[in-house]
Amino acid sequence: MNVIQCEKLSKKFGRLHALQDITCTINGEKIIGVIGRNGAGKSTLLTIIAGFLKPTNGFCQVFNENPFNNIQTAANTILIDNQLSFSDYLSLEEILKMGADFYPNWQNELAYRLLHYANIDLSVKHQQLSKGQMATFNLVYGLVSRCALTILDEPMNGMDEAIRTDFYRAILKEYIAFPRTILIASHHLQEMESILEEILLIDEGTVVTHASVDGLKEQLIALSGPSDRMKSLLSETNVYAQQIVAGVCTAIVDASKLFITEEMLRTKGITKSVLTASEICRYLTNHKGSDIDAIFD
Ligand SMILES: Nc1ncnc2c1ncn2[C@@H]1O[C@H](COP(=O)(O)OP(=O)(O)OP(=O)(O)O)[C@@H](O)[C@H]1O
Repeated sequence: MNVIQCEKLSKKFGRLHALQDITCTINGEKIIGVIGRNGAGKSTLLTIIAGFLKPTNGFCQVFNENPFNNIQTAANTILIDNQLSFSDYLSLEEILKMGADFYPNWQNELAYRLLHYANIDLSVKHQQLSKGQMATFNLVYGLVSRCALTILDEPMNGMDEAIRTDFYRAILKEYIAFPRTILIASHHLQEMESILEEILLIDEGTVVTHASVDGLKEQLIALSGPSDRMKSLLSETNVYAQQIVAGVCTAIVDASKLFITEEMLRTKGITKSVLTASEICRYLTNHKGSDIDAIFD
């Protein structure tokens, strides 16, 4: 059974196309990074998957059901985002107790241990927490609910670097202890790359690529060599960025369109290097003409 299946999914807000013809399938227990520039449509997609927003067109199924306002899928799905709020009258301890009453797999002991580690006092109210503490509490809430589909939209927003590092480990450990499908939308791809199995890259409301992290890293490569020898090579493929300094050309290119062996590259004096997933996502979503320096010229 697919966990998520979207086909030609679109969402319009007035005249703005937030999502256009999104088609993707997610199955199995894995951690997937939902990556994209600001305004790409990540939160809109995750909110539709969580059942809180109705698509304008197309089809979205979660556990083989339409998730919109569906109590069945809601019991197996949790969305943690910065809109998450709790009653002004409840302490964190009482909020956890309510979570335990609602979610069948809830881990209260683990919540206590994680929040104690993060120095969060359980007697305070949710709205009394600092931005980073609130993000930490919300993430803990999402993790200990152990929902089969756990959706984390910018879960580390406001957390300091040390706590972010700790909580990437907490996500991974919790996933290993209780495997589930975890979607994480984040701008901190470099930091969380090591815990991801797949990346769903979104740009301007469409899917640019959905691949394993290793598969993504094979899509673009960096080549560097004498510019006269690089010229014919670059004409065979898509070039995402190019720079020539003192006769040496360095270019970021689409590896799938290059039919040349490492040996042939070596004989031409061209070196190949791999990019990080974060760099590749940046190049794949770099819009033509986007050069901040041009603003000041
Ligand atoms: N409720 C809404 N009403 C009108 N426009 C909206 C609404 N929600 C989102 N949008 C628009 O839809 C587009 C996609 O927004 P969305 O929040 O999904 O992007 P995002 O990828 O999550 O961005 P970010 O990384 O900045 O959080 C944006 O242009 C945004 O302005």
